This record gives sequence, C-alpha cells and structure tokens, in this order.
Amino acid sequence: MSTKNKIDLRGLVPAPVTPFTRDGAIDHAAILRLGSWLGSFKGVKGLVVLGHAGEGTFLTADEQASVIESFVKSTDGRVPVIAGITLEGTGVAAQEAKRAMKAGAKAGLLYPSHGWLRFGYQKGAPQDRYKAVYEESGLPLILFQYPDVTKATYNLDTLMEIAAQPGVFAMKNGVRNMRRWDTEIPVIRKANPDLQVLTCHDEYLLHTMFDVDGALVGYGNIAPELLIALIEAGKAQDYVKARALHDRLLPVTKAVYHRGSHMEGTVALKHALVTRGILDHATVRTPLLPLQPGADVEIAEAMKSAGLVSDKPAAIAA
Ligand SMILES: N[C@@H](CC=O)C(=O)O
Repeated sequence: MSTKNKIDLRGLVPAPVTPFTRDGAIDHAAILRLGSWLGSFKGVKGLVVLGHAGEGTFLTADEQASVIESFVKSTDGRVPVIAGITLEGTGVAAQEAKRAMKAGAKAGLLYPSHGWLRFGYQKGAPQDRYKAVYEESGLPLILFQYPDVTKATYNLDTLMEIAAQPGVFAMKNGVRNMRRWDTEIPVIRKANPDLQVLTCHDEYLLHTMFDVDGALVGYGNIAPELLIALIEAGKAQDYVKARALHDRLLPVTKAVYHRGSHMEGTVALKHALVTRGILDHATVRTPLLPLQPGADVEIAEAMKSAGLVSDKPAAIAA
C-alpha cells in the first residue's frame, strides 16, 4: 500500500538538535522544551530527529530510541516524529527503522550507505536499499538526495525510481547544484504529483523556496517563525517578501551556516538555541568540537539583529 499522502510535511520540518547535559548525557528535559516549543508553531509539520543536526550517529541504539520517545512526548504525539535511519548495511538499517517505529517514529529519513560517499555505488543499489528497508520495517520513508559533489548523490533516473516506490512519500533534496535543481525538480514532480518535495539548502534557501512543499532543515530549530513565513512567501511566489525575509535572516545564516563546514552549523544551532532561551549551553559530542572563542557572541548578535532573541519574539514583516 502506498504511503503517499499519509503524512503531511508541507510546511516547516525542523531537524532538532539533540540537547546534552554538561556531562554529555542526553538531556530529556531540554528535549521536551525544544520539542514543545517547535511544535507550538502552526506551520511546523514534523520533527526529523537523529539527523546530522541531531548528532544521531553519535548515539547508542538505546539513546536513539529514548530521543525519539522524548520528542514524541514533547508534543503529546501531535507532531509526527521522523527518525534519521543511517546504518550502512541494508539489513541493519531495516532493524534501525524497526526500532525507530517501536519508539514512536512515524517515518524515516533514509540516508545513503556511508561508504558510497567515497566509493560510489552499484547501479540499482539505492533503489534496493529504499525498497528493502520499507518492506522489512513498514516505516514510510523520505528520499534523501545528497549534494552533487558527493559520490552518494542520485542521478535523475535513480531519483525517479525511488520516488515512485510505494514506501517513499517525500524527498529531502540537498543537491546544491542549481542546474540540476531547476531541471530535475519539475520532472520528478510531474511524474510523482503526490511526492512531497522539501528543500534542505540551509545555507542558501531562497532559490529553492519557489519549487517546494516545505523545508526540512536544521535551521528550523532556531528561526521557525521566519522560515514558516519564507515557505509561505515561496508558495505564494512572492519574491519580494521572500527576499526581505532572506535578507533579515542573512546575518544568522552567515553566523550559523557560512562557517567552515556544515558540521559547525550543528554547534552553532545550539548556541542560537541558548539565545532563544531553549537551551542553557551548547554541549556537543565529538567528533564535533566547540566553536572558536567569541562565536557564541557573534551568533547572539546575529540572532538579535534578526529579531530572534527570546525576550523579543520575532515580528513577521508584512
Ligand atoms: N541540511 C543538510 C544537513 C542535513 O541533514 C543537508 O543538506 O543534508
């Protein structure tokens, strides 16, 4: 049976960070704070936990299940929780999907097998991975398109075959090649009108906003109200409004996502959540490292300039 149209992610789908206590354990009280705050925004349609922003691969299997359970609890199950499914082998990824489902996940974001990043993959292997994980676990899946510069990116034929599978209901597209974006998204949409297309180009969202049903982004942790407005402006094809929101967010985008690498973005998200009063500190797990001294102040200033500090809720410009 097709999973298409079962879960509606047409809006903002933040990928929450996983808060830790100062001594490195999972901070479930902070998860409840973060999840209930994000879930309080009408345009937030789902929470994708245990992704890159959630440091999902740095957690044990038991910790992963407990994070899913706490995020489900944070909105009393009202907002669907989707889990990152990241293990390399198809069989173990299917087991991971089953554990996620048992913990309360309503869907999975299936990552490419990690080794493909370096070596590439055999023709048909990505299609087989999506089919097998869905058939073995029953967990509805989001297709995850990696950047064109990696060997784990999927060409258009591969995307089309995965998108047409009954277990796949949405695509998170992070191709970061605008020639491919502009030519492939219309083709995929035409063949799969029910597939939900979500951008994940955190560091430059504007261009992708006019072609999508929503955004599945770590950025959603820290500026949900402005990103919801940006998605709405994109859907209305209102470039002037979208551009104004983009410009307002630009200092935050630079402070969080234009650092050395996307990995630092995760640490920066935690600092930004401190400025919003949701987290008390920005503890991360290695291999993530703290940002350089002063980065917290830069991030706080950027958040303030965008009107996103906790004592001054952001007003959405008309
Ligand atoms: N936004 C990033 C990181 C998320 O998983 C991406 O493009 O993949």
